Amino acid sequence: MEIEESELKLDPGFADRFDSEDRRPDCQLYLISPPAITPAFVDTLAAALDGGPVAAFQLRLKGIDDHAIAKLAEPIQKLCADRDVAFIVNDSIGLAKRLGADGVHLGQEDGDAREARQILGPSVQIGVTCHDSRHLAMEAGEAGADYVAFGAFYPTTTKQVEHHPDPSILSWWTTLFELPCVAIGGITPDNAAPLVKAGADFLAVSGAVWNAEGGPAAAIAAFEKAIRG
Ligand SMILES: Cc1ncc(COP(=O)(O)OP(=O)(O)O)c(N)n1
Ligand SMILES: Cc1nc(C(=O)O)sc1CCOP(=O)(O)O
Ligand SMILES: [Mg+2]
Repeated sequence: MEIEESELKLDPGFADRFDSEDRRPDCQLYLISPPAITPAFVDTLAAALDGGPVAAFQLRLKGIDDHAIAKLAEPIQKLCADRDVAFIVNDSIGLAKRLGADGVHLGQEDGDAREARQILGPSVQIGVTCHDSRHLAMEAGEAGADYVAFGAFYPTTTKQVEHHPDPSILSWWTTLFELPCVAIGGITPDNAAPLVKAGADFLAVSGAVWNAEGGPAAAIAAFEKAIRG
């Protein structure tokens, strides 16, 4: 079913981000884990978070089962709570429920946002991958997502990607909807500016932080500088 832009009345979502004057908040950093980690990663993350503000952390581990992810997650989730960073689980509604995560990120093949809402309740943040599709984003909004994610904006070695939106999809979205949008894919401190300018509410980044020559904390500090202009 086609959705008309004018039909949508979306909740602001992603937890009270709009102030009393309805001003759109500044762009924030949404950190994504490396695809594989060891138990020592919690210390790496702690040091990284010292580099600057991070709004959310997504545990995105590939190639291991939910039980193994749950074991690795425990200290990381505690660290995130201590640092006031939203802890988001990738891919699995069931794991997000089991861990009591702050949110879940769902790709187009990972489950349905409506079902996630029923299972996880009203206060858990639900994000949905929308690639380069305005239609998918409006569908996700209608289904009750708390944010929509567009990408991949730049070449990335973290994941094989097929879709390459133009930054204008971010300005289109933010002009029409309050629901926050996330930009993802190959984002670095050096190429972030057009996405921030186009209105991204969050920059989701992985490789540019974990593989940074100067280390993760310096990379996060550099993102903060890029975001603030
Ligand atoms: C914030 C954010 N945006 C997009 C994705 C990608 O999700 P998906 O398409 O399900 O791909 P995988 O991450 O599961 O490989 C994401 N994880 N986070
Ligand atoms: C997990 C993911 N999803 C993408 C999408 O386009 O939906 S791009 C991507 C990889 C993000 O990592 P990096 O910052 O290292 O490119
Ligand atoms: Mg997924």
